[in-house]
Parts: sequence; C-alpha cells; structure tokens
Amino acid sequence: MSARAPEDSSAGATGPAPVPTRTVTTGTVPSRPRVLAVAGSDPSGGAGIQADLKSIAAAGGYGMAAVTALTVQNTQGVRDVHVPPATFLAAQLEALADDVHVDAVKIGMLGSAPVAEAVGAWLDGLPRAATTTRPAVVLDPVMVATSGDRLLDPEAERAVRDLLGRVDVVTPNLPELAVLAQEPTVTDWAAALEQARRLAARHGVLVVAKGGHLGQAAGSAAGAEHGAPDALVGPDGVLVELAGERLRTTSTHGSGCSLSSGLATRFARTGDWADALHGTKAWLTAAIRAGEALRVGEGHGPVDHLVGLRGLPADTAPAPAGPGSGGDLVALWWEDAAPVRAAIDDLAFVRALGDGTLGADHFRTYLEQDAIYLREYARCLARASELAPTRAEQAFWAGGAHGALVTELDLHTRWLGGEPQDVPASPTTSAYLDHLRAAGDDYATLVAAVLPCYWIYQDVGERLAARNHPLHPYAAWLGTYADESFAAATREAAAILRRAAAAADARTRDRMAAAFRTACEHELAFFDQTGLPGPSGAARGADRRRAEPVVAG
Ligand SMILES: Nc1ncnc2c1ncn2[C@@H]1O[C@H](COP(=O)(O)OP(=O)(O)OP(=O)(O)O)[C@@H](O)[C@H]1O
Ligand SMILES: Cc1ncc(COP(=O)(O)O)c(N)n1
Repeated sequence: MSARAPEDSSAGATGPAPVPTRTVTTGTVPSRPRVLAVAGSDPSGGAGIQADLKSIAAAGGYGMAAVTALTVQNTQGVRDVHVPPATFLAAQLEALADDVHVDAVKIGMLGSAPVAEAVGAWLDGLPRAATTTRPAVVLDPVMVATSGDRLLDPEAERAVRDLLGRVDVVTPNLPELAVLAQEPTVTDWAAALEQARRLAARHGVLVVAKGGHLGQAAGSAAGAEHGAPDALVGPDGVLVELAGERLRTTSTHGSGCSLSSGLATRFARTGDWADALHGTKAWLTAAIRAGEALRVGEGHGPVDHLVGLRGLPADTAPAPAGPGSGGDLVALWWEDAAPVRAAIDDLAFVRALGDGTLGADHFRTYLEQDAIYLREYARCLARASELAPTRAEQAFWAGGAHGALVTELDLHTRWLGGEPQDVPASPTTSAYLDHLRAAGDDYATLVAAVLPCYWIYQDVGERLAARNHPLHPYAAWLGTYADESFAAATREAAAILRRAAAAADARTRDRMAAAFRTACEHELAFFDQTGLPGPSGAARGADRRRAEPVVAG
C-alpha cells in the first residue's frame, strides 16, 4: 500500500451535467421497477431476453419479456432466426399495457421492419390504460451478433432508425452507431463521441457510445491500449464519460443486451441517466470479469449477470423460519438489506471513490473515522472470540481482531502518515460502535452485528475494485478491496452466523435479524458521514432513524 495522497480530484469521469429526457416521472422512484424487455430469444442464455431478465434482476428490477424473434444460436454463432408475425408481438405488448404498469422498457433485437414498426406503434400509444407515467425507453439497436451473424434484415435498418425519435436512450456499438448515423464506421474514440453527438442532435435522443469494438474496426485484435470506455452523449456533447479497463476475455456475449437492460432498470430506480450508466458499467465490468468461471460453451461465453450473488449460498431460496433454518435466514437478512446496500452504492462518496474524483480531504476524514472505528471494532471481535463456543470460532474472531488492528490499521496510518491525532469519534462512528457493544454477552447477536462490516465492505469493494486501473488516484486503496483472503474471511464469518442462527431460539433470531439490519444501516451512515454533497447523498431510500442501537437481552 502506498502512502501517496490522492491527486487532483477533478481526474476521472467528467461530472454529470443536466440530461435532457422525454421521460415523464412522477417524482417517486420504484425500488423494484417493472421492466419490460422487447427482444429476441437466445437459447444459450447469454444474450437476448435471457440476458435481459438476468440483468434486470441483478439491477433490482422485476423483469418481463415480449419475444420479437427466436434464434437458433450458441456461443459460437447464430444458425437460424425465426420471426413470428408482428401482429403476435403487438398482441403481447397490448396485453401487458392493458394490465401492468411498466416503469422502463428495453428494446433489443427486432429482426424485421414489420416488427420494428409494431414496436414503434406501441410506443406511440403509451401511456395507456390506468397508467399516468410514460416508461423510460432504452433502444439497443441490435444489428449484428458478436459472432458476426446478422440479426436484422438490411431493409429493417430504416425502421430501427425511425424509432430513434420515440426512445430516451440508444446504445449502439461502433458499427451500429455508423449505420444509424448513415456515416462510415469510426475507428477512434474521439470520432465516436462526435458521431454520437451528431446522432443525438439529429434525433433528439441520448446516445450511449460504447467502446467495446474499439480497435476491431481497424482490423487489429482489440488491445488493452484502447480500454473499454463508454459515454453518455447528448445533442450538445458528452455528458458523462467513463473510462473502462479492457478485460482480456472472450466472455462478452450479450454484454450489449445486458448493458441496455441494466441501464433501463437503474434509471427506473434512480431517475438519473448518468447515475444509471455509472452503476451499470461497474456491475457489467465485474460480470464480464466473472464470466469465464461459468464455463458455458466453446465460443464467446456469457457474462456472469449474478456476480453480485456469488458470496451467498448457492441456493438462496428462503425456507420456512424455525430451528434448523438458520442458513436461509442469513440470506434473507442480506436480501432484506438490499435497499440499504443499493443506497450505499448510490452514495456520492462511494461513487466518487470509485471513479477517482473523491477529494483528498473527504478521503482523509473517512480514514480518520475508520481508524477510530477499527480499534473498537477489534475489541468487539475479541469479545466474540471470548464468547465463541468452539476453538475454531474463537481462533477465527481472534484472527479478525488481529487483522483489524495490524493489517488494516497499518494501512490507514500509512495512508494518513501516522495515527490520527486529536480526532474525536464522530456521532456516526460512536453510534455504530454503541450498536456493536449493545450485544453484550449475547454471542449470536454480536456475530450478527459485526458481520455487515465484513460483508458490505467486501461486496461494495468488489464493485469498486472492478473500476480500478493503474492511474486511479486510489488505485492502491481499491486494490485492497479485491483481496481474496478478506473474501474468504467474510464467507467464514457468514458461515458462523448461519450456524448461530440455526441453533438460536425464535427470540434470539429476531434480535439477530435486527442487529444485522441495524449494522447495515450504520454502514450506510458511516460511508455518508464525510459531508460529501451529491444527488444521492443523505441515504436516499433508507430510513436512518432506524439506525438506533439494538439492546440485547
Ligand atoms: N473486453 C472488454 N472489457 C471490458 N468491458 C468490455 C469489453 N468488451 C465490451 N465491454 C463493455 O461491454 C459493453 C458492450 O460493449 P460493446 O461495444 O461490445 O457493445 P455490443 O457490441 O453491443 O455488445 P455485444 O458484445 O453484446 O454485441 C460496453 O459497456 C463495453 O464497454
Ligand atoms: C437474441 C439476441 N439478441 C441480441 C444478440 C446480440 O448479442 P451479442 O452481440 O453479444 O451476440 C444476440 N446474439 N441474440
């Protein structure tokens, strides 16, 4: 770990500017948005509606799918395409609009001009039935698959272009951008941004320019030097530009589908396109990185949409509460804390740490409080060690206390240039520590209270680490998040909690659930305490008044 202070905080993403949008919102953002994918089917599960449904779920939405076309494909290529009558698609869309309030729509493969026209007619009719708001609409203008196979009739390109004036955002790759702009394919990123701006101005639409194909147009194997940048571009130019590391992997099948449906879902949750692109890019990078481990197919494999669930038990189905069901309870508590975890991801502090724009003062304030917290947290872990029923658990918590005092605190003092001097614990830090101490001698409740510090740090850290690159001002810090031994310790701490929950009676389990949830809320408050202003500051969505210490007993 280097003691290098963060450099100029203006580095990294260019800050969000006001984004024009045709989407009408009611001012309330649904925490579980209902998102409709209008797209083709990919039986290999990596692209099309199969990818969309997983991507929507991973972003916290409820996914629906109206199928435009059936493909015969695997990870190596597309063998055939069957496009059912457009009237059948229109009937699917109509049935949904008659019944369901749709918060966002993602449009993918359309296949033929009549299908594109049917979708256009449906968009023209929105909103309808009992709905009062128009869904946000993202168009991924799928023309050619990663394998090089065509997925759109050449004569349908005009029909897809006609949709541009009826959607909020379009997400073309570089060849698709050129087709929509009716210009030659560009080969460098600056030209792509300019072409995207022209397209945005001509059709009054936001364009997400994607750099996944950079280098390919020139005929070379896309190299690391090109990176994998993405940008949100409006009629007046770039609104947000996100640098991205180009991962050396073939697991990118369906990455465009996944990006567009994740974007639509996150926008429905946040009401902010720039935020939605930030979150989607961070998730997708982690999903691409994890794709190879799925070992699906011999060609371009899928991304791992559910990378965020990988710390959980493989089977997350809830079981009825009762003795012996402790394992599932812990997964349920984690799921129950999903809004708090989403609010942490959305914090201005966490976003700025990820994109490298966090100011040195804010980082220092955070580190000082974290150093104070860690010393006391180590005492709580030592207390857990004292109370532990088995030698293995006793050793585990003692090791955790040692790690917090030595490894982690060393990191802080080196970064701060010494122990924090004359810095009092903030009310937020004190409240969190009071909550941990309130478990008293109740081992099960104490374990429930200390686990979120491991788990949330590891979970948020995985996404932050995915955004790291050698020039990141916090590169050394973010690098520590990717530490596998910390991930292993988190899994072990969760396993101990599972065992404790399985052995506990109903009253203890209730106390454990409350201690876990409240600790999650303290985590949110802790990350948000540096006073960094931002649209998502002040813990959007989570009720901070619940962050009171839970008294054991
Ligand atoms: N090798 C890579 N490493 C990291 N990110 C990548 C890589 N390849 C693609 N991406 C990202 O995946 C998303 C899709 O990018 P791309 O430009 O490939 O679009 P696409 O061609 O529509 O996708 P698809 O591969 O599904 O056809 C973008 O966010 C892009 O930055
Ligand atoms: C049904 C369907 N829709 C979209 C794509 C594009 O995805 P990719 O370019 O990653 O193959 C696909 N292959 N199949």
